Amino acid sequence: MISSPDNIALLEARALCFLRQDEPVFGPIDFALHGGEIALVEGDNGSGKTTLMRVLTGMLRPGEGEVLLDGAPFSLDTVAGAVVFLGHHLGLKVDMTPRENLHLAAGLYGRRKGTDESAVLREVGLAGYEDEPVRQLSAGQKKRAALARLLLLPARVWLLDEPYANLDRDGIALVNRLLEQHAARGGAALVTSHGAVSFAGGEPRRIRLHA
Ligand SMILES: Nc1ncnc2c1ncn2[C@@H]1O[C@H](COP(=O)(O)OP(=O)(O)OP(=O)(O)O)[C@@H](O)[C@H]1O
Repeated sequence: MISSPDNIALLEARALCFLRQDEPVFGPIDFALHGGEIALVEGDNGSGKTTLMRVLTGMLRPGEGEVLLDGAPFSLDTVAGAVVFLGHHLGLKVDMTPRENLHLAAGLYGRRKGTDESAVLREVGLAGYEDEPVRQLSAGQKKRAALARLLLLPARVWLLDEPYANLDRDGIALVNRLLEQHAARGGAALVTSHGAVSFAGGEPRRIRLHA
């Protein structure tokens, strides 16, 4: 179990705001996400959910405010191993297999103790597809291959942008199960979704963005 002193959030936003041509896309917003917490980012189309995720991964620079990771100011160096992002673009190399994609990611960011590529691919339901080129997988199978990365890498913070898209009923249950396991291990996750989300652990926290 990964632990952090109780009072220090794994991920914290203070008066965070993103501006495009001097107009706020979202914010200012404040939140603190501690180990064991899952929060849902809610808002209408265009309210800035994906933009918030991109700011939190360092792909976009905040207009105002700050982001803290484990209590320290966020930088591209600290975010690399500590945060894993699953976005609309799944970040898979389509000419490589799921196993090769995972191997590449683990080479960059390390592996969670006690697991390996075969085990996580089995866990996401891709047994038998480990060595097929990603371009030959269905949309849902590609999504599962991207979810396997969450299980393999040791990152404590998961940022999941519409993780349920393209998944069947089993896949949706899989995402919820992975989130519950991650929270039980002391990880934290921020999730955007337009669909209904349910966790055995009860109602997730909600962070609302307004268009
Ligand atoms: N690359 C871009 N250039 C200019 N404007 C952009 C760009 N990307 C997004 N926007 C605008 O920023 C605003 C927020 O977009 P964003 O994708 O963050 O919303 P969202 O809440 O994730 O929406 P959805 O629910 O439709 O996925 C929208 O008004 C959008 O038009």
